[in-house]
Amino acid sequence: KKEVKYGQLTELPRQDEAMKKWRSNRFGQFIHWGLYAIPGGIWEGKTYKYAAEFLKSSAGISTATWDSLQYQFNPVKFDAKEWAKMAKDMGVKYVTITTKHHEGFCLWPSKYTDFDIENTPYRKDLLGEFIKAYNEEGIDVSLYYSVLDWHHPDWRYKLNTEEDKAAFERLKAFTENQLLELLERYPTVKGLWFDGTWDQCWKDNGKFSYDLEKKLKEKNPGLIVNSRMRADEYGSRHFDSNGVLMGDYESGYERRLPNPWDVAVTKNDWECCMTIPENQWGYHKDWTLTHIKTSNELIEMLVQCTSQNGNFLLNFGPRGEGNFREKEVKLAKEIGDWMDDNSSVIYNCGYAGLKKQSWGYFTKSSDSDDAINMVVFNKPINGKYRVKLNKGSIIKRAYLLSKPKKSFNLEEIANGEYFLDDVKGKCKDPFVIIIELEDKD
Ligand SMILES: C[C@@H]1N[C@@H](C#Cc2ccccc2)[C@H](O)[C@@H]1O
Repeated sequence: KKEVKYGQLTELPRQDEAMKKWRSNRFGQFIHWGLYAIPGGIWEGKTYKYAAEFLKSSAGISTATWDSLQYQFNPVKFDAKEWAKMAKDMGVKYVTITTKHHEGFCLWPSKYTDFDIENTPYRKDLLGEFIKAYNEEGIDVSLYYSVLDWHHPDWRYKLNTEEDKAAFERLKAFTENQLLELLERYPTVKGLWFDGTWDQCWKDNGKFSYDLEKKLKEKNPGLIVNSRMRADEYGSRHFDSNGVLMGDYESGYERRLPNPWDVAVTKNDWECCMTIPENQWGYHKDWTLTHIKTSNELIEMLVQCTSQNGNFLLNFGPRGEGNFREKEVKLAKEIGDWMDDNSSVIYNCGYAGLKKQSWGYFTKSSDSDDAINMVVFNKPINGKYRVKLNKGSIIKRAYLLSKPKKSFNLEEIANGEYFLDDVKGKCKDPFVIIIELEDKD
């Protein structure tokens, strides 16, 4: 084991109220919004298939040209209350919005740069309006912040020379100033979601990231930061050089999920962030380029995350003018309709401690030990749902969440193992079976 002085700051899993709330939230909305939403993946008539928020690099656009987009940013259709209502109806309990993505443009009026919302035709404190509207809907707000900053003259990927090091010291100070500014301006913020920390410059500054996490948590007690913020003094990221998780939850699942039968992942808090197209975080004008996930695909990812003690952060990329594409609005509605009937198997739920079965996923509420949820995505062709409980557990009754009066027939196959006879007819949406257990004592 190495001696790690600048690794984990807080013993995990955190059991304070702020983290318990984060954990019980389970379902969040990610929003990627910046200057990249104006060109939307198309530049001088050419469509670039790569992620639209990377268009500056995909199309080889100079910083001066890209930065001039600032003078076109005027989201006349932005209605923070409307966005927050859509999120509420979709069933999210938290939202994470890009305050500054890799391009360096800030959605809030920052004292530390003119490359911000104040110097656009919009002028107003867009981020402040957003936070107020979401908080009024009872939705917790977390802020995404990219350390990587293509605009800032002191950004360096590697620190090879003394000049590089001097420049990056200025970038570190700028970063710390902006983060403290965000927490000062927006005290209701619950978390910081760091990104753009994969380069050598950051890996060489593990102690800085440790001290920064400490300072930010002193400024905002209860603040929750993702593992992506951190490196230790040896350059190990997310997990320190001894494999100990840093930050407050593991944030490596970007556009991917763990294997559904992976039990080890349930030991830590973690979050999967997911795009609706294959790989577009910012608004792209052309959604015919790749597969667009259906609401049932996205609901299954949300349920799988919950079943393995993870959160699911689903991304939306609004247009430069401030409204969402129709397909995103439709998906939000479809997911919200499902959540209206089934959110009890998501909120405040997690790993049930049972072996994954082929019909779907188990979840269990943190508040009860005598009920287990089965969320079905694959109806078994033999019409029987296999349920393998912990030894000694006995099923008192099993029924559809939607039809609680109609019990399933039970067939005990072995100690704690049952088949439930299917009672549900044809169905096109995932559905929930509740298992009530006999009291053990
Ligand atoms: C949360 C996501 N992280 C960002 C990225 C990236 C990235 C960078 C290099 C190689 C592959 C992916 C995306 O732009 C989005 O913000």
